[in-house]
Amino acid sequence: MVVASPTPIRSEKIRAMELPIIDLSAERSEVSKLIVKACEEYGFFKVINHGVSEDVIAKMEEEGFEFFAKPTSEKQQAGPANPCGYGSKNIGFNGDIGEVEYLLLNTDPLSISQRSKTISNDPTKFSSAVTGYIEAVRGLACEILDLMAEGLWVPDRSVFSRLIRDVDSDSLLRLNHYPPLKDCLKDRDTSPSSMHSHHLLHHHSNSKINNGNRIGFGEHSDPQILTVLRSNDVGGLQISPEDGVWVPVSPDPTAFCVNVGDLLQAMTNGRFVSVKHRALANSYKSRMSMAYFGAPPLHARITPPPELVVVPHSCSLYRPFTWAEYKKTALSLRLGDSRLGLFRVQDDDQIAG
Ligand SMILES: C=C1C[C@]23C[C@@]1(O)CC[C@H]2[C@@]12CC[C@H](O)[C@@](C)(C(=O)O1)[C@H]2[C@@H]3C(=O)O
Ligand SMILES: O=C(O)CCC(=O)C(=O)O
Ligand SMILES: [Fe+2]
Repeated sequence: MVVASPTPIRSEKIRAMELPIIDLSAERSEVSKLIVKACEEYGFFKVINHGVSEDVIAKMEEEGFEFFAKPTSEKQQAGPANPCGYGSKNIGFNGDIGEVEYLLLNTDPLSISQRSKTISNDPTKFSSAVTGYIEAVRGLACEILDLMAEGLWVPDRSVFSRLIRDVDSDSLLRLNHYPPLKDCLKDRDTSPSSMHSHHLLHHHSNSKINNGNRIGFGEHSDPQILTVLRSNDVGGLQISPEDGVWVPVSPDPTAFCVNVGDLLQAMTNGRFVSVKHRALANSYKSRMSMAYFGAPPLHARITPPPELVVVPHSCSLYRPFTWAEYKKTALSLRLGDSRLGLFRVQDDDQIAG
């Protein structure tokens, strides 16, 4: 049997490298410096000793696996994802597909309790696991954003965290389930006229199985401020520090993987980088990731604090915009499209003042 190997897709390079691992229980000023360095160099880092309780994580993970184990017809009752709800294979509205099924939820408690009725047979238990998890990861995200402001010497230490603490914050929680290959083959047409499984494994050459790699969630950057992601012990996440180069991120269920979103790149005037990443599906094992996307209220105006408009960029690199405007642009584009560039001030405009 041919199995998914880490063979790079043609013209891609796989580079071995470990992401910075930051111990949040270390000395505060040291931690803030390490976070700033990681955000400038990679846009990604892992945090350990993060203070989110194992019990809160375990409850959320259990609810996620319980939901994804349901028969398709039951899961579809929580769909379609428009953009929130249950989705399978289709990502967004513009034709992106991947070997993934997911639940996308707004983080406000009222919307969670309403949604949970279509998601779980015990909606109260589901709601309580989700709200408990969101509260804990939002707290972690705020702490990290405060450490970033400190490390950047921005006097208003809550300048970033305030946006996701706001009651009107447009933050999301996404549970992604990447089924193993055998489950995907089971779901396909098994009639005699259809292809046999072994034939499929050898010769499938569309975007889903490419040199042994099945793309679960295609290349993209996250549009929001900050993403806090946790997965089970099955790998798949890869980051792309430069075009055509992919760095696999080793799974660690006790850590959170944190990444800079497009808005934080804009609010740090390009000092922090929102880096493209993707997730591959594993051949044998189910991968489940849980991503918290910290976002501001829709009307929030995105501009860098004045302390960050300094050399080498003494003008704002991006024109001011609202999250509503940016989100609308993101939703109108394909997953892999670069959107922040559309908001960049032209060099001539900067010279003109
Ligand atoms: C194809 C798309 C899916 C996405 C909205 C978009 O038009 C482009 C950005 C995508 C993304 C990536 C990160 C998050 O998973 C997400 C929820 C987000 O905010 O932006 C998804 C969007 C989605 O799945 O609706
Ligand atoms: O599943 C993963 O590890 C990555 C998911 C992701 O990038 C996303 O949901 O935006
Ligand atoms: Fe992402």
